[in-house]
Amino acid sequence: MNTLKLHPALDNGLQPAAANFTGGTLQCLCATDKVEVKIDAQTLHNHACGCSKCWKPQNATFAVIAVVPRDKVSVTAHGEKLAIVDETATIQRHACKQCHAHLFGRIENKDHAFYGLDFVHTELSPQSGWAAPSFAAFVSSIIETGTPPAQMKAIRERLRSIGLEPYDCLSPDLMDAMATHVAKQKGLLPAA
Ligand SMILES: N[C@@H](CCC(=O)N[C@@H](CS)C(=O)NCC(=O)O)C(=O)O
Ligand SMILES: [Zn+2]
Ligand SMILES: [Zn+2]
Repeated sequence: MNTLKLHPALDNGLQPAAANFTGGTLQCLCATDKVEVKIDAQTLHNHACGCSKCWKPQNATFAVIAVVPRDKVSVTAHGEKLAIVDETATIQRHACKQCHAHLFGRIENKDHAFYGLDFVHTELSPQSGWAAPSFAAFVSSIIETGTPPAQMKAIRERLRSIGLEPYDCLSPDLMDAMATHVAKQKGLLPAA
């Protein structure tokens, strides 16, 4: 019996993606006048994130977050309730001012490797069929929000047991993609 609580979408078994899934809506947690965001695509790179900046539901240790092209994301209701959490952050997280859920995170720096992709939490969607998480990022960062270091071994084992390889930054594939982007900008690799 494992009582470690990671996140509701991880603790109760990963839900597989539906074939040919083409998107859905996200809704904030307000009881009324919910902010609604439409996503016209399946997500990519869904993962658990242990960093202190990504939104997580109450009592969760990790966030679960994926990316989607920014042109597939549109605010369809109550956009007046959205505000950017930290204008200086690389990822500008647009959150509901009332319930504090993050509806989407956007990179405005055109030179960033992930420019053009928005970050979304599909647990805020009433639809099922979204892509399942496939790795855990920024795992050591959970210590910064209060997880005792002595629990880290058990947490990494638990992540592996549900099929999520733990990394202390992003996955090797994504770290390589970021570094490749930098090398191209420096002219050390051919562009595109
Ligand atoms: N240890 C830091 C890590 C923060 C961090 O670098 N988060 C990653 C993953 S979301 C990132 O890319 N952040 C960019 C940003 O927050 O704008 C923390 O927990 O706050
Ligand atoms: Zn709200
Ligand atoms: Zn994060």
